[in-house]
Amino acid sequence: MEGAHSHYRYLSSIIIIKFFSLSLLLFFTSSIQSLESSSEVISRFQQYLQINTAHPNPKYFEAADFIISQAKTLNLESQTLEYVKGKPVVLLKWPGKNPKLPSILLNSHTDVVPAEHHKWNHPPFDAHLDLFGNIYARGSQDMKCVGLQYLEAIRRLKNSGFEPLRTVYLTFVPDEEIGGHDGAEKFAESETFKKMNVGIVLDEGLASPNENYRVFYAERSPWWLVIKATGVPGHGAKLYDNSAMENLLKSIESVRRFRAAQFDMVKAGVKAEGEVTSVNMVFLKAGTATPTGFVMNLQPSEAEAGFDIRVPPTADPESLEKRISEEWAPSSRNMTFEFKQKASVYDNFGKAALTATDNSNPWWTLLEGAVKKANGKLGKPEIFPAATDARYFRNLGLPAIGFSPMANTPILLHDHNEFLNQEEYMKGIEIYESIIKEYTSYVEPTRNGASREEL
Ligand SMILES: CSCC[C@H](NC=O)C(=O)O
Ligand SMILES: [Zn+2]
Ligand SMILES: [Zn+2]
Repeated sequence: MEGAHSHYRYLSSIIIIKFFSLSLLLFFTSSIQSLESSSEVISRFQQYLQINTAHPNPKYFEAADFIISQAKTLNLESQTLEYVKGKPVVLLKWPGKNPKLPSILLNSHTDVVPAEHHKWNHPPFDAHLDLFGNIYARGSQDMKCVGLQYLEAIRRLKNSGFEPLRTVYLTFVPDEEIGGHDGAEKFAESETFKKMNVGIVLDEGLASPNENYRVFYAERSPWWLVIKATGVPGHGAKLYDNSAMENLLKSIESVRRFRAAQFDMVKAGVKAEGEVTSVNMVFLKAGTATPTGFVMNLQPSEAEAGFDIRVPPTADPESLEKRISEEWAPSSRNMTFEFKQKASVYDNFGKAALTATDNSNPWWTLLEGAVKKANGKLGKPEIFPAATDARYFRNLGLPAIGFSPMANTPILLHDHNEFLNQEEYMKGIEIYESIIKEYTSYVEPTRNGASREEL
């Protein structure tokens, strides 16, 4: 009896040990597997970052080939649209079960701004991963992260067997950083775009230094202004009125007063960055140059200055135009002006291009819910301070939301040492997985409470 009992104990302890070692093995293999897959995800991101798509000679076709090769592994339909030679727009499609419903467009740009290589701690196209998990590269925040996160989210959804009701389109567009005229603008005007029956567009946002993701419902319009003064030339020692320099300086003083008043409202916390008109002088061109330097005793007959102005959709553009022609470049002071870029504050229907952020816009409510479900937090919706391609879609009257899921990250777009942490990148994929799921499953309710799908 005793022997049988101990034999039983011996057997059961073997079974328990076996069970534990098996589960331990399973635990390790599964965590190794997830480690492996996350390192594959990161290595795909690094590959995209390593393609030098900086202006003025972006390697657009290398980027397009990479995106298309990724799309193939996901069984997505792909086509390359070339509205302007050498500037491919890659369009991918994940067909929904109900192709009649308005589709979802996930947009990202493939180009990046140039980098001053010698001022970076790691070369800007190496995509170096450091010990803290930070990935250093031009485009890591703006916005190659978002483009690939869309694809990785789709990969996860497909692997889980998810089938979308609505169709998802992805666009990888060129030239955003130089205005988007040969990229998103042409695409938004195209027949192809019209046929896609897009209901909502997602585009880029900004990193957030705190735990709340930033989200944007509108953007300021870029006005790039050059003012030019002419005046009486003369000896450098003579005090007289109406020199070009004096005429220009009076304008610069006036611009500075306006700038300070706008900036004060931001500093006082009365207005957010995107709610005021910003003006920054970006160049000054004057003087009589010779191969040995500027002539010092000659007051020049011409002087000019350039300003980057950003006008919020809520501002009155007519009053700003009046200010420019009457105060900043008055012909009475021998001044002229021209715009190098002047995006309208209004959409194609003459209204301010704003995407609603209340329950009148189901896409807003769905985004809020989806981010929450994925354990993310959203900050208060803002006006994007600079320009993005989202404006071309908002101008058509479509809702467009600017969102790049990067929390706890310093804002480094266009800066030296731009980086994104790999964990933030992975978290962003989960956020998009949740958004794409909610968006593609959305069925518009009808008045009697039934869904349109059921009717
Ligand atoms: C005139 S469009 C310029 C677009 C550019 N976009 C991102 O930085 C910007 O300066 O805002
Ligand atoms: Zn960008
Ligand atoms: Zn940019």
